[in-house]
Amino acid sequence: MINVGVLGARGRMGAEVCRAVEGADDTELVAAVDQGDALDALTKADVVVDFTHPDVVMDNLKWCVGHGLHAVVGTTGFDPSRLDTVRSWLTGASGNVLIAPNFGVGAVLMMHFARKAAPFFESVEVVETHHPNKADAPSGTAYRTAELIAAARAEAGVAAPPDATTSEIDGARGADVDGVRVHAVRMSGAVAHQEVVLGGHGELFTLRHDSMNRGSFMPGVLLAVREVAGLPDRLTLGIEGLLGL
Ligand SMILES: NC(=O)C1=CN([C@@H]2O[C@H](COP(=O)(O)OP(=O)(O)OC[C@H]3O[C@@H](n4cnc5c(N)ncnc54)[C@H](O)[C@@H]3O)[C@@H](O)[C@H]2O)C=CC1
Ligand SMILES: O=C(O)C1=N[C@H](C(=O)O)C[C@H](O)C1
Repeated sequence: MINVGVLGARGRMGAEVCRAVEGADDTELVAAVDQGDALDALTKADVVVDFTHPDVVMDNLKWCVGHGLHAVVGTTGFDPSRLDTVRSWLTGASGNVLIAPNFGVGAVLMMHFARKAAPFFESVEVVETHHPNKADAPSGTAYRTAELIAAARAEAGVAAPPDATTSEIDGARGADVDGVRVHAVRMSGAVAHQEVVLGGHGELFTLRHDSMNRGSFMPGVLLAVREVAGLPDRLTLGIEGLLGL
């Protein structure tokens, strides 16, 4: 039995994780912690799952690493500098950390296919749509997708996408993530959706993924909870490796 603690337990994702952990045969919910609660209850856990907020996740993670706990992190906001900080904490630590911007199997496959397709097209842009209660823009998934696309294109020696824009209202062309344009839409009724649009030589190729509800993330979260203790590296990014990609 894997003892699991959840940080952000009263939030949209945290509450769903609590239900998933309670519903699985091989996991037990031993601590459900939210803002203002003492973290001590988490010491009963083998694995702590964090779905909180980009502003607080670093403090939470530092605490988990300091207490030798394995951590599965879904909270977004991890740029290269934050990841370097986490790596520095993990030197000599006894717990493993897995950070994934998206636990949805389809979303992970979308990122994988986007990376594969990126060098074959002149143009590529990312459009994500989320519920209007989301704190961060662009989404962690879109940010990671753009990083992967940019790395694949750089490795293949592909030029920057053509773009003749010389006059622009601020933001009209989206955010620039490593040279890839990322557009964020906030829409009532939406959950989490992303399109990667690639184009060139008279054709457009669109990869689209839709999370219809937060249950869609749970198989990936439970997989990470089961595997995190046995991972070969102290820090793992994404669940791609766990899916054999
Ligand atoms: N990796 C993935 O597959 C997914 C990641 N997310 C990310 O998860 C994060 C949370 O998303 P939601 O659940 O929609 O947000 P939410 O706002 O519904 O829940 C966050 C919860 O964290 C709590 N919280 C805030 N500070 C805390 C602290 N210091 N200690 C403990 N709890 C604290 C809040 O009170 C709230 O209950 C976001 O960064 C979001 O982008 C969301 C969905 C899927
Ligand atoms: O806030 C959300 O809802 C989501 N956050 C993650 C992200 O920022 O990529 C994952 C998913 O898109 C849902």
